[in-house]
Amino acid sequence: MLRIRDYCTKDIVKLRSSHRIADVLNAFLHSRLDIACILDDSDRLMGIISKNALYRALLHGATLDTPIEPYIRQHVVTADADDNLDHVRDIMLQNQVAHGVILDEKGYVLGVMSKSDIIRGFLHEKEVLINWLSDLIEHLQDVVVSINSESQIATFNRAAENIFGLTKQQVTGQSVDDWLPQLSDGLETVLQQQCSVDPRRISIGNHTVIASFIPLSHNKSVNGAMAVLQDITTLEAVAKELESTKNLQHTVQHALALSYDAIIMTDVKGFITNINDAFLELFELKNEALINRHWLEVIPELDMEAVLAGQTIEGGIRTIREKPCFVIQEPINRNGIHLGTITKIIFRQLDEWRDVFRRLEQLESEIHYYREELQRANRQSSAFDQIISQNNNLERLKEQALLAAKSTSTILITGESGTGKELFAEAIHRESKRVGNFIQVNCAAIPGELLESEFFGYAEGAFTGARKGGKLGKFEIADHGTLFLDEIGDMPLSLQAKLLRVLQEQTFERIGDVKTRKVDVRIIAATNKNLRQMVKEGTFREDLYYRIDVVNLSLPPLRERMDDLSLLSEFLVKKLNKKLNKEIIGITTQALMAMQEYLWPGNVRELENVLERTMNMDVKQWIEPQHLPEQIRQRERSDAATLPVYIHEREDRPKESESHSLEEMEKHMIMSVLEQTQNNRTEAARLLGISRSNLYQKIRKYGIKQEVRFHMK
Ligand SMILES: Nc1ncnc2c1ncn2[C@@H]1O[C@H](COP(=O)(O)OP(=O)(O)OP(=O)(O)O)[C@@H](O)[C@H]1O
Repeated sequence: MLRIRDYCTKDIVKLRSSHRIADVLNAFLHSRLDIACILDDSDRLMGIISKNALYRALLHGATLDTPIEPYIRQHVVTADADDNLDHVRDIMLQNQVAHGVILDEKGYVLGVMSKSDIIRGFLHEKEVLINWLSDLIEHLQDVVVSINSESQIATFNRAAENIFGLTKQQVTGQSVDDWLPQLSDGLETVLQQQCSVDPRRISIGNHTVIASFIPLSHNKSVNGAMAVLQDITTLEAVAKELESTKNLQHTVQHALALSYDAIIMTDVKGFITNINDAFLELFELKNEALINRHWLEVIPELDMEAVLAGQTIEGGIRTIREKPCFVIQEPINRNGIHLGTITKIIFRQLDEWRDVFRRLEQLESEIHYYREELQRANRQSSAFDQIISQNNNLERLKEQALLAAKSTSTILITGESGTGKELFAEAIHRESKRVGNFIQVNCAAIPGELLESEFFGYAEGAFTGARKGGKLGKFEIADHGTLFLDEIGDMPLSLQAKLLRVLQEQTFERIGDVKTRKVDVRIIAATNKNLRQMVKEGTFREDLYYRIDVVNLSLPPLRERMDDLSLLSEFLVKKLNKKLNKEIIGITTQALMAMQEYLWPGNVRELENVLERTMNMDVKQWIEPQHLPEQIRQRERSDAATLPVYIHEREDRPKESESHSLEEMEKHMIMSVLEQTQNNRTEAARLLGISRSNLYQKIRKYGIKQEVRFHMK
């Protein structure tokens, strides 16, 4: 703003009312001013006296000595030093005076403002404005070009120099047609039509501009034209980029919508940027303005701290809304800058994928099976392949059994309960290629009074209640086949004699029948008792013993062939997987170590039962120590000092005291299982991994019955 203080004349004449005309004239002589300010005693403005007033006084008879007081004009136009030029000009015009006195902020005279001061002020103001304008035009981002009425270039700012590649000096005063043909049409149209024309899009080199053409007028007549060009090259590029970003965003949205998997994207601070329908479905959310909300607020259960910190989290199975989900979380980076996160949750096809993998595993195991079958066929497989072993002793027994199978000799298989006696007997029968059946009789399980009829059958009407048409005995059923006499040590002496006769003569009579029948039966007997000892004690016929002990296969207990444990376990887990419809991969080393330390009194049957029980528990893929029964886990926990019995047991034949402690242990175990099963012996035998008859024997042997009853009171 132009203030009056900057333009007023400060070198003024100041006098007192006591001065004479001569003093004033004298002062006027030394100043170019036409008025003098008269101040009072306190230097405040009292009035003014003008040259004209003095002339008039002298003409009317005043002399040079006349005091000036009567000629002082007291009504003076004043203005404040900070008033602007326009204001002071208006006051002077209103009051029709040629001068105004300018007072400072305290009311003292600062100067005098004459008409010429005002003109000077306005001229200066005009000059300032023109400079501002040209600076503005010069530094505008937009291109400004103007021509005069002769179409010569008058204005050409810096932006114009840049875009046209010309300098101001080159083009000023030159014809616009010659130098700037791109603008000449627009500018000349304005000159002709004396008004603006519609903005138009023009290309200048690599640039695209929007050009506005406006008339420049003076005194209401157009005497020039101006073009203002706005460079939109970058804007166009940005618009294009924006368009492609929009398309990309649209494509992303489309892809997300098509995805079967739940997807959520966030920015670097965890605010949601994208979310698909599958995600909403999984989290049971409604799509109500989730975008731009923070994940913690919307889905706190989906932990995103780690991925927001830049970590990739892959393949975690989590349960989300009670559904098992496979979660992959990845940070989104560009040129090393972390932009946000993307989380993908596979939840819909998980079961299908699992089925595919399961099927794959099944196929693999089938291939494995057929490969083994093929190998077995190539190796001239035998029924003994079902007897799993890598133990030298057992392998030798298998070879002996295979040889024995080819003959008709009677075979005696001895070994503890669960060592595989029946398995051997069956394999021998199959390898013997005998055309008849494999018939098994458990001598311990049949009540004494029924034994004879079971073996030899009876004729019709043989006794009261006898079946019509009689009954076939096991010998007849096993004709041309094999009769497996399990637990032969439990056969009463009376029957032993009859059996001996059949073995010797291959003939017998049904009970109540006179007809002698001939049969061709191969006998395999098995026992876990010491028959030789029984012979000594007179509880087993010596002649029968020698008759059946032609080929003797003595099966070692499992604890004496622990090298078979892992192979057997692997085989049994596979077998049980099929039976129980499970997919357990195997047994961990720790669990196997614990199992290695256990005595396995029930041998392979116990091992099979333990595994079956374990696999029925909440085992996922691997059998681990904690899944094993307490008695086996105890072994895992115990240190070497607590295991001498077992270690000695494995290395040597048990000494008297050790076998005693083994028996104690066995007794204790049977008692605790009976208690656990509330005296249910079938279940107890199953848990112990021994046959029922074996359990009965042991109960008798240890006199457990009473103790358990007593204990249970
Ligand atoms: N070497 C082995 N390979 C595979 N399975 C075996 C082996 N030994 C035993 N088994 C399995 O262990 C279980 C018990 O075997 P088996 O019935 O032949 O024993 P056992 O000696 O006849 O027993 P018991 O005297 O109590 O009648 C069966 O399921 C059998 O298939």
